[in-house]
Amino acid sequence: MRKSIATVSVSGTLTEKLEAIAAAGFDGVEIFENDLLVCPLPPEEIRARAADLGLTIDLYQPFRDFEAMPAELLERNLRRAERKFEVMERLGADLLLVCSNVSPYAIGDDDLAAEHLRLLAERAAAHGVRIAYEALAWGRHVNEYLHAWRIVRQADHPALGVCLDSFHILSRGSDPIGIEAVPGEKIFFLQLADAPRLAMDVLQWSRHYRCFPGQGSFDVAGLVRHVLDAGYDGPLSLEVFNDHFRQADTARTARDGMRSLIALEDTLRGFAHPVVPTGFAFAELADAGPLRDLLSGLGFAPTGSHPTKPVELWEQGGARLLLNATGAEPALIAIGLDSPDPAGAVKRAETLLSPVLPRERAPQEARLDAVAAPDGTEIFFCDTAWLSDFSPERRVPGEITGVDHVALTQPWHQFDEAALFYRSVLGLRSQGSLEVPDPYGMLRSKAMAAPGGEVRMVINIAEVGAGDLPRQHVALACDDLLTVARRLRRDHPELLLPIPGNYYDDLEARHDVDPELRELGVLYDRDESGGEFWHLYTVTVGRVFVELVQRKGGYDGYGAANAPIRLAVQHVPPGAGQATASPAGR
Ligand SMILES: O=C(O)c1ccc(O)c(O)c1
Ligand SMILES: [Mg+2]
Repeated sequence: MRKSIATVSVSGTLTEKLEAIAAAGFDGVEIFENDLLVCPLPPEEIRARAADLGLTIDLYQPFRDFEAMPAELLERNLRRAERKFEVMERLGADLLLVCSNVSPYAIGDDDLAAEHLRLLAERAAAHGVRIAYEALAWGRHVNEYLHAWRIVRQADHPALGVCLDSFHILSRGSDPIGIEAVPGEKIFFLQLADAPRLAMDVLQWSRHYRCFPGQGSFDVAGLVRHVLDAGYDGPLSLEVFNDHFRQADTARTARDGMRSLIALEDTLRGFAHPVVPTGFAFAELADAGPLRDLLSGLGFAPTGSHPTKPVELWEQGGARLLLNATGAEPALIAIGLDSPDPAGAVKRAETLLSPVLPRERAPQEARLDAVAAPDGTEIFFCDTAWLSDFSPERRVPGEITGVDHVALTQPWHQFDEAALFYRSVLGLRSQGSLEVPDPYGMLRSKAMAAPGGEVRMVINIAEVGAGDLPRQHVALACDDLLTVARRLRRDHPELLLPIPGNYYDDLEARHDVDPELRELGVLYDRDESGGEFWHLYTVTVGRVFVELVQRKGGYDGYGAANAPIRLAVQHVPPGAGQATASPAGR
């Protein structure tokens, strides 16, 4: 299907927007009036730019507060419309969006609304323009799509149809099944937006929190299915009002919008995600030295090294970490995911506009392809061949069974992009998001997991208190966390993040927990069905720290209740120098 996007959905000047939209592969645009008003170029020039870029102008919008007005305002509104038709002729646009009236002067009379819209359609037709009438969710008298359709049907003019907007329909909880009652040729336009569920005024929700399909919680694909079943064959057009998108990189947002439409089309075709990763093969850490102390302290040891790259394999029990000596600062730089079909996973990623990263490979080395996650972390799709490059010679016994999850920090304006990436490219499902208080701000966090929890990722927003560095962490799973904690407390107490006694006073008041947790600095959480979670944190080295976790009884979370404690302990005040702790005495 043809793909369009409203210029309001991305940041920049109108010409920057058009360039980025074309570069992302869209076929057309909706020109949002404000973008035109602030543009120094005359409409003819904009028309030519769009044409040069291969973009059609599919819609001009919005035209407000028109229908069902008192007679004296009607005349003025018709004159206003004439001026807009002239602009549209110069722009080469032939479809005008009229949104339902929000004016206090509007009259709640469908006959009058139909009569006025018919008049408008007649005038429009004389200019070769058609009118798409949209019910805003907060329209004064018309705020339901079926109400807009009844008025359009009554007006009965070939140049008048409806514009359906997934946000207005789904935000009100209207059933989209009714769309099938609207003849496809009377659906003049379809606008798509998703949104997170928020309990707030619908206008504020719409103007600030819309996002691309797949980034929020609406069933946008389900709605589109009804529109297609009704016989609509116009473009799928993204229309997103979002404060973050308005500030983010134009090209990136446009590309992200395209990714969301490609994923949406896959869903429409009933194309389930074919290659969901089945586990973590490894986590790769850049390290100039200090991470080795941390890992040795945790019981890891080197078991092999790469034949051509400065990368060592470190193992313990079932966990594999790679230490890459090229990094200046300890950081998490790559994740290897076990994939049932690495080539298929790569192909899928490329379809979703995540190209394979260039990588040097000696002839005898295993083929291993990676794509970049939105924060730059490399995601490798692995079968077992990668391990032979390291020719590990021994096993390192230990309690750690593998990587439980990886937590990455996104720049704040790439949070939605990351959610869509992990969902569409990796097939992970959202487990919900939350806000966690930090002593100097709020951290937004979203957990995503493969259906059986084999791969878990936590994405956080980078914006925390001044002086702090965005942190990443690798959480390692073990079957007997207390044993590991006892050994660490005895042999390497300097590696453990100290937890305030007040936390344990509260924990013991809430739960019957082993008093030893307090001695060991182990945190605890419990879910409603009795699932239990024990975890502890190491100090931060560079940008990374390690978490050790033990799950029991189907616990599916991440100890969110304890996150504020960790953040407070980790926080290094502004001006305290390097915003990291390092193992004592090193
Ligand atoms: O928020 C608005 O006013 C507005 C304008 C035009 C639209 O198509 C829309 O969905 C919302
Ligand atoms: Mg709309």
